[in-house]
Amino acid sequence: MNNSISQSFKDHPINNLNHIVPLDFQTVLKLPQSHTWRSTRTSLSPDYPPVNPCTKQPVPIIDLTNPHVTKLIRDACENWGMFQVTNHGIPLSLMKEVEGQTRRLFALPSKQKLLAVRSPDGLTGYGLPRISTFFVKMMWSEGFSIMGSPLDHATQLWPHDHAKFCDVMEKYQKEMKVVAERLMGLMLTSLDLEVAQEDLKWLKPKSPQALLQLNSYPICPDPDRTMGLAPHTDSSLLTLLYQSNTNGLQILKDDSIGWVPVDPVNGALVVNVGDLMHIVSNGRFKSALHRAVVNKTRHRISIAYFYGPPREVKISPLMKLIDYDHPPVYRAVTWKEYLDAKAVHFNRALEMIKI
Ligand SMILES: O=C(O)CCC(=O)C(=O)O
Ligand SMILES: [Fe+2]
Repeated sequence: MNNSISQSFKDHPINNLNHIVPLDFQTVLKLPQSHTWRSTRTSLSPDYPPVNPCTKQPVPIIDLTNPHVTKLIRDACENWGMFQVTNHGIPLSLMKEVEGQTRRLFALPSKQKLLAVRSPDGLTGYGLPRISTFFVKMMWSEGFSIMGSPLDHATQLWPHDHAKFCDVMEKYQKEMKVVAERLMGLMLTSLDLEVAQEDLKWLKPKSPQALLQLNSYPICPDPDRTMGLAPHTDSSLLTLLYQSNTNGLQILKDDSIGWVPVDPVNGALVVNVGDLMHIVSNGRFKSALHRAVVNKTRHRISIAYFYGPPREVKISPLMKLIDYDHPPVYRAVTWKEYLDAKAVHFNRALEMIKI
């Protein structure tokens, strides 16, 4: 059996092109019904609980050179499932270059972007967020997914002028891998684990699987009534998100607190605990529900790097966390098997693999 994550996309093709092909946002002057998530601001909406802009508790910001970094990370993973990191070693100039190339891509005319559209059973290329199939309404966003070299799709976008785009995207993925591995180590250490040899196999694997997702949230004529990216958890071990300098990301803290904005910090990366890390930690670390909203004046870009295990590795709660009082909560799954569950059950996928 082919255990690569792209196989999961082959096994669950998207049959409705409306769930792949984005709107031509540049020509739309009024929010169409297809993208209207709420009829009025006050009506019952899928937007419960409400945004809490004045929460006293922002998502933790952690300086990776802080001597107490391990404890800070543990607290953030247990209480939030999300934090921002500074001093992560990625030059701001590289982040700006990735942002620049991403803007260049999404500024192309819709007709040209569609030359690189994702195939119904494909994982990479241009298109709507894959979770679109789970919602009646369409999201106000478009994306471009990359695994390794983006050459094939980039050539379709720019037959003669794709070298810079490809170089920057490949360089960024290499740098992200280093940060992701470092954070994996810190997260496991923070669980009080002496990381054992058998864990190292997938802690620093030669061939991890990873996906780079460029997200674009165009300027919207009626941002309060639509959704950029609907609430979801990430299916990765962890995700590193660069959200440039425009607000839009929100995390659901607890039902009593509601949606909390994650304000951009210049040069910082947002770290999300993914569903697989939640499994590894036997439920101790949260995988946070988050979403992105849009705005009227600024075209927002974000760049997400989803880091996961090699294809053959089964992810399961770490043995050291299991004892009589703490039985394993989840059964072992490969990333592909988990994505299969997600493709069918979406936000209930974790429940489906509960023991
Ligand atoms: O754009 C954002 O801030 C969030 C993106 C995200 O959650 C994702 O790509 O999974
Ligand atoms: Fe996400």
